Amino acid sequence: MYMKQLVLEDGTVFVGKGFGSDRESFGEIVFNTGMTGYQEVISDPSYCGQMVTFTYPLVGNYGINRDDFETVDPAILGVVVKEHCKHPSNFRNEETLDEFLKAKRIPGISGVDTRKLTKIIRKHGTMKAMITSTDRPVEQLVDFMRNTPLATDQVKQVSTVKPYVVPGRGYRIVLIDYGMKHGILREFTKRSCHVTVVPYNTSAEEIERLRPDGIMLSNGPGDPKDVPEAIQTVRKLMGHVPIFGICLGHQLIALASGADTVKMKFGHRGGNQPVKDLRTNSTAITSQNHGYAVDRDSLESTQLSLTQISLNDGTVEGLEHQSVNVFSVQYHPESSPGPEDTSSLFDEFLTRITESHKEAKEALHV
Ligand SMILES: NC(=O)CC[C@H](N)C(=O)O
Repeated sequence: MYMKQLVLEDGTVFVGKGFGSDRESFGEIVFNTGMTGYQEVISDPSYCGQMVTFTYPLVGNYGINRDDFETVDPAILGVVVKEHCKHPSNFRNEETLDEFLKAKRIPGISGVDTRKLTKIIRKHGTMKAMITSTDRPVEQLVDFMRNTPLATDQVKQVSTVKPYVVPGRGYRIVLIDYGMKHGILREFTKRSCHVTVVPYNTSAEEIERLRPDGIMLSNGPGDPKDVPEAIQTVRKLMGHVPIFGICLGHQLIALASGADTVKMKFGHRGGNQPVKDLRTNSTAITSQNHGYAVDRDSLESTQLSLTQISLNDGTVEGLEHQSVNVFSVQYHPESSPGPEDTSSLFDEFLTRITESHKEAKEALHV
């Protein structure tokens, strides 16, 4: 065991014990409020460019298993915990969190007062941070952080480079991969869909040549405004076949429709986020991971209707287009990790496809 430090941009220092990789790391620090699901969080590509602190104090107690990955190669920059478990106990356990983080070159730091750290992030907003060995002078690190901008090319870093197919006998779905969680793919294969996963920068023409029944816009890391080419493509695709957007995909639909997005102070991350559906007056507990949100006021001048809101802060959680078959949610209906209250949204998407086929047929007979 060796000492490490977590240094925040404002000069706050937490000294802790090193685990995982001994690599130095620089990125944005965010907190996740889930009580379980650290494996899915660590492997969620939307954390590209970020390090995560868990508000739940014990992490690693059920180890790492082969089933719960959201991507093969995690892009997270660091893991900050109060206590990490060295001797996991679970029938699915295959390796310890420490072994996994070492293998994937992800630095970890334990022994941190994560309650204090979270309070600082809540008060000041998400910040730049570094995980490093203790022998580097803090002033030098703070100086480096102040003068170094955060990355803006995360979608490019995590999107697939080439298209690939996951075959099925049902509807043909084109899934645009901005940093897709495998959970989304699992929801479509469960429903027998034929899924073609394409890179984030695939043109609208290429996507239409695949003759999809529906188009899925995935989650992904970073600021949605960092991928202007994706916004253009979504705009071109709207109005043809049904489109469903999740998280970054939802934000891209908003921008393509003329709404705006804003950076939140500290975001929503965790499997315990309440969302109210304004159409049914019902509440779902959702899984979330986002630091940007669609600006509620900007919806007025668009054709988007607000369908769902966060019960924590009233921010936009769901949208529906008034004239074309497009809908989206800011949260994760694929859960992974978190509650499965909203997985029926994938069924709603397939129902929309069935209905759009019926309408097209009827139009032919008129
Ligand atoms: N999980 C996501 O798709 C996150 C979307 C976006 N990167 C945000 O932080 O708001």
